[in-house]
Amino acid sequence: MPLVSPFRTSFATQTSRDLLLLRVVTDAAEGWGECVAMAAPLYSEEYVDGAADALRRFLVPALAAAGPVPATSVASVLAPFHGHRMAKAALEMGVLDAELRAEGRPLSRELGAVHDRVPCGVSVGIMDDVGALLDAVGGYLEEGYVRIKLKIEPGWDVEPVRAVRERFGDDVLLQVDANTAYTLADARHLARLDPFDLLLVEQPLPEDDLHGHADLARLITTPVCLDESITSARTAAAAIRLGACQVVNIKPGRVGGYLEARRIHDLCVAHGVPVWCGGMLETGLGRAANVALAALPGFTMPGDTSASGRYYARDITAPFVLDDGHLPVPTGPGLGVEPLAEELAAVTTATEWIAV
Ligand SMILES: O=C(O)CCC(=O)C1=CC=C[C@@H](O)[C@@H]1C(=O)O
Repeated sequence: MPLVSPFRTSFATQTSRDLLLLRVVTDAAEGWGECVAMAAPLYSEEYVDGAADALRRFLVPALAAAGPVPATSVASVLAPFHGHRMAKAALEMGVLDAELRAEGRPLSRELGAVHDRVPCGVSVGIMDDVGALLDAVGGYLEEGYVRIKLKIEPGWDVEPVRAVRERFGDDVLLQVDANTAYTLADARHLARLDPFDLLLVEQPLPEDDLHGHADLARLITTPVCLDESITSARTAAAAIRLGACQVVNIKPGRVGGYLEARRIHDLCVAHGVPVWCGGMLETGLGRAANVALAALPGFTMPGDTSASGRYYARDITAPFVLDDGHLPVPTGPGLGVEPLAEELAAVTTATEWIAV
C-alpha cells in the first residue's frame, strides 16, 4: 500500500507498506489477522516473506494439528517454535477475531477496555530540514493530534526538538524515538534533550542492552521508554526490575499477540509503569485492534494510534478518522471492522490458501 508521504526513521525510509494479512476461516466464522512485519528485517529480525514462510510451513500446520483451539491456547501451541512473534501474533489475532465474531463479542470488551475513544498521537519521521519538520508538526497539531513523537538519530535530535519547542511551545506533549540508534557512550549527548521536558525517549540503545538502558536512565532525566527490547511479559518484567525503563510501548505484534500485550499491560499497571500503544503502520484491521487495546486502563499516555489518513489515502477498511484528537473504539463483534472487498482487491498482490 502506498504511503501518503515517505516515512524516514533511523533505520530506513519507507514509501510503501508491504503487508501480510491472514484470513482465518472456521466452521463458525471468519477472522482477520494482520502481520506487522516489515518488508525487510530492519526494525526487528522479522520480515514479511519470512513470516509468510513460518506461517505456511510451521505455525498454521501446528495449530491445525492441535485440533480446534481457543484463541487463549494459540500461543502455547505455537510456543515450541522460537521467535516469529509477529507471525504468531497475526495467527492468534485471526483466531481471536473469528472466535469473538462467532460469539458476537467485541475485542475491546474481551481485552478489558474501559474507554469508548482513545487520545491519539502521531509519529513524525526524520525530514530533510527543520523547516519541513515544523510544517509537518504544525499540520498534525492542526488536525488535532494530542501528542507528537519525533523520530531521531545522531545528527537529527537536539536541534529538531529545540525547533519544535520554540515554534509550538512547552504545552505540546512531545517525545522522541531513536529506534536503537545510539550507544551508552552517547549518554552525555542524550542528556542535552533533558531541558526540553520530553515525555520520554524511546528505545535509544540496542534492543538487547537492558543494562545499558538502566545505566542511561540514571544519567538522564528524560524518562526512558522501551519498544524493541520488550518482546514478552517476561522481558518487560526484567526491564522493570533492572530499572531499564520508566515507560513501556506495547506493540501487540512485537510481543506475539494481543493476549500477551494485555499481560504486559497488567504487569506494568501492577508496577506503576505507564504504557502506551505503539503502531506499525497498520491497516484499519490492525488499527481497530490497537485502538481496542489502547482503551485499557493502564494506557495512560496517548499512543501512535493515528488516523488511517496519516499513512494511507485509501485504507482497506472504512477509514479511522480523527475526532477532536481521538479515535472511537470499535463496538462491533471481533475487530469490529472488515476489509472492503474492492479496496482489498486493489492492493492484493498475492493470495494463498493453506488448507488444513
Ligand atoms: O504510526 C505508527 O504506526 C507508528 C509508526 C512508527 O513510529 C514506527 C513504525 C514501525 C517501525 C518504526 O519505524 C516505528 C516505531 O518504532 O514505532
